[in-house]
Amino acid sequence: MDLSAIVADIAAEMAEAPDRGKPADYIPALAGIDPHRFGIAIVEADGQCHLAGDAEESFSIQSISKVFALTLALGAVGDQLWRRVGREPSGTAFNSIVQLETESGIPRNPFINAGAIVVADMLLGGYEPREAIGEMLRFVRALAGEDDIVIDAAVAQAEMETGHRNQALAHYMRAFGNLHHPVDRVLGVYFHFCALAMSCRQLALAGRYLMARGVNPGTGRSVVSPQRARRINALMMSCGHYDGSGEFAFRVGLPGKSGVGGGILAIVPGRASIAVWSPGLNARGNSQLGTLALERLVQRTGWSVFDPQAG
Ligand SMILES: NC(=O)CC[C@H](N)C(=O)O
Repeated sequence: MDLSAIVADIAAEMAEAPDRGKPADYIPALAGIDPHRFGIAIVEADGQCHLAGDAEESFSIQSISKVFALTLALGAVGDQLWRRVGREPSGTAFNSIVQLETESGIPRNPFINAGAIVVADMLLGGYEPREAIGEMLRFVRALAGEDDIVIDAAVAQAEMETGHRNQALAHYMRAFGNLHHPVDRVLGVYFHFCALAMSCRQLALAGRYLMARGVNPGTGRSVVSPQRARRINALMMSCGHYDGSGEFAFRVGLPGKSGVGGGILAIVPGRASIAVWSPGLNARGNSQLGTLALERLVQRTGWSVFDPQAG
């Protein structure tokens, strides 16, 4: 299988795609991004890397950071985390507030905004926001093995000024006692995580531990136990695309996590870590062409967690 030719073909097909979705405009700093951008990066278990399109261009990873935040928080507080955040798909939009009322301020899962805000509260622990943010940056740099990954302060600032729904979610959960720190401090941490800027290549590198039973192949060190890596993948499959998670599992059949910046991280356990990026979103806030590209990739490779022998 010539993966380099496959990614090149997919990038060429995506360049011609007529329906590119619409970039998120509720975060002003993201609204102006050119919908013609498309990048794809695959890092295989043996370290081979295949890039096409705008794979080296940095974009705002947004909710994909929720995977890295969950990983860090599980390391910090362990399975107690699940007392404050659930593990069920929400079936609602990423920024929905409706379930919080009947479910006593416990978010359905760590990959919707409410859940990730609780995770940010846990990572804040007894630290200053800048320390928690610095820890995340160091973590992601170590996962990718690249020191030039940064947080886009302008994107974080824009969300601090306009993120009224996230403020509402945070205050609502604080009223239930499920946020332990002041809302502005927690959201400062959450928005800076979302504002991590990475290329497809860097993101695919950062995701390697999820294809490699919790070990970062770049360093040979364990990031999480094999069981935790499996569970994070399970949550990505069931919850990583919000109310589009079922559709993503049906079309792509891999654990995946999307962000409103138009990126998707997808994992083929034992085989590959994949990142795609195209800023136009579908109605559920997931990358329109990113999803299509992954669908074409799995058709050509046979990759699926539901048929590990194929491909
Ligand atoms: N789906 C997303 O990527 C959402 C993240 C975004 N920063 C928000 O809080 O609204």
